[in-house]
Amino acid sequence: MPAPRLIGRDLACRRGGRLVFRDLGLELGPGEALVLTGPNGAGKSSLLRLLAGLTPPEAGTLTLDGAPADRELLAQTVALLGHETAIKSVLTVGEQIGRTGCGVDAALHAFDLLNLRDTPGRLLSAGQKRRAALARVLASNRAIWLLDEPTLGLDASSQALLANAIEGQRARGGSVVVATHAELGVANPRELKLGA
Ligand SMILES: Nc1ncnc2c1ncn2[C@@H]1O[C@H](COP(=O)(O)OP(=O)(O)OP(=O)(O)O)[C@@H](O)[C@H]1O
Repeated sequence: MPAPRLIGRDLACRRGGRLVFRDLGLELGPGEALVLTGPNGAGKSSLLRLLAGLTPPEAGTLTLDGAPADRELLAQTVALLGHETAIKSVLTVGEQIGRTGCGVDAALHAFDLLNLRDTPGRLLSAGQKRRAALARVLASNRAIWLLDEPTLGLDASSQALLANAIEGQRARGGSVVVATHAELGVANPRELKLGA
């Protein structure tokens, strides 16, 4: 699954009437990890939403292997984990992961969730919910992962599972963009500083 090369040029983003960033460029090829850093409000989440096709850029271009990255193409290519995990309270962990893709057992195993497969979302702790949301991203088999503060609520061993999953995605030729204030423990990430 080599990920298409994602290229953004001269991107600008407006939210709530305010220009959050402008003249932003980025490039992400197969197997690469890009870490978005910067202070609160710098626009990391806004950039992830833009890359997911949820917010159109105010200016600039976004392409995937040279093709315009419209909302539809992005929807087929990326998996987004937002601040909110969007774990449903009535569905079991297995059901919510199984809904989005294949490789459910592998995804449950990767985030140490096999023993929680039949547990409904409402009974999960915050960290367990985040692990379930990450397992859903893994099971989606999307070429590009967009992760917003994925380590929130994760203990040390779960953070190690996340690092492994990110490295697995890269080894398969996928790519990953992560907005974080934490150290991820992945090899040779590229860094894009916002608000600098
Ligand atoms: N739904 C929204 N409507 C209007 N403005 C918004 C909305 N969400 C965020 N903003 C504004 O966009 C700017 C960038 O916010 P964003 O969440 O992208 O920053 P961030 O770098 O991810 O911050 P943090 O580190 O706190 O998560 C902020 O000024 C924020 O107030």
